[in-house]
Amino acid sequence: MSDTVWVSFEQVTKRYGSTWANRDINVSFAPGQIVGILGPNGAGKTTLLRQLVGLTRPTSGTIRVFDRPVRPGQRWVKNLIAYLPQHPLALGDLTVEEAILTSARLRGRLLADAQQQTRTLLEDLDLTSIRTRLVGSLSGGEHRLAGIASALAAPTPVMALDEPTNELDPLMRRRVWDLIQALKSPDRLILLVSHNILEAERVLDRVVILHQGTVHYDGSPAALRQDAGDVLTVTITLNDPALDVVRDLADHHLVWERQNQTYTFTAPRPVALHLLAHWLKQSGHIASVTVNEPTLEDAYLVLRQKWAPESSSEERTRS
Ligand SMILES: Nc1ncnc2c1ncn2[C@@H]1O[C@H](COP(=O)(O)OP(=O)(O)OP(=O)(O)O)[C@@H](O)[C@H]1O
Repeated sequence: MSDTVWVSFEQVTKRYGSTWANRDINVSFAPGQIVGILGPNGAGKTTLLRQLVGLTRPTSGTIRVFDRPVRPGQRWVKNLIAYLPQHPLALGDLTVEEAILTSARLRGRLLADAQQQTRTLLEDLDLTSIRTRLVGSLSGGEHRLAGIASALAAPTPVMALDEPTNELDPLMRRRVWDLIQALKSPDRLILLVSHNILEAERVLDRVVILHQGTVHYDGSPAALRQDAGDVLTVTITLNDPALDVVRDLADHHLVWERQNQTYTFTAPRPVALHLLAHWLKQSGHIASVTVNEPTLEDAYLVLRQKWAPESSSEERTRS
């Protein structure tokens, strides 16, 4: 990785009344990386990207792209950064094909090249059959795919993708992650916001975690897992709901996911082993148990509990 800084946020703050969407953000990014901007709802992720592309003006602080300060409304930022917004609205009056082609042309591709790239993206993202539909008439997932195709129509040195796989089915999510991974190059910086940490993990070189507008973590996925400490992820399926797993998990202030009678949670190794031993004594109630090393998402949730212990004991719905 190069040490050259391409993008920097210097003391960036954005306030909406009494809400600090971003607060004293100091972070810089070099080319050659795919960086995941993670964090809970309302943490300030979209605000960060919108300020980067000049759609939102910071209350204070400076954002630089290639050393040049970003000011809202300037054209040069758009030529350097392809932006996939969280809720794409632009290009709604164009057909899918026109939207992709127009995006490619606006970023300087010659006509024949833009047409070729449009055909390739229509095929790669299974959009050929709906290429003549208006973007504004598409379903949520189709709309997102059209947005991704437009963002990828002329890859720029910097890409800023807000929730690229939101609303997509599992097959298309995988294709989009593959396309993002294929964009990785020593001459490109990709910043992406995602709640799908499990899938994003495959492509990420670095994670920046925002919490209540501030940077709580900045480092590699491996270091994040290490920071979470010695934890295990346990999945237990009951064949008899009489075993009060929820009470035991809540007693240890743990977060869990439940699907029917299957519970998944991540806990410090001694706590996980203690609970397993306790439950296995009542073995007639248990259909199966698996124990795994934590994923990046598991590690993230453990750290989130440390940062915000007030929300520590809860059932989490599977995304
Ligand atoms: N235009 C706005 N006016 C008022 N408040 C806003 C505005 N935009 C964002 N906020 C507030 O700023 C905070 C950060 O919002 P932001 O959309 O950046 O969060 P996020 O991390 O992207 O959230 P999510 O994961 O839910 O999309 C939130 O409290 C949000 O309600």
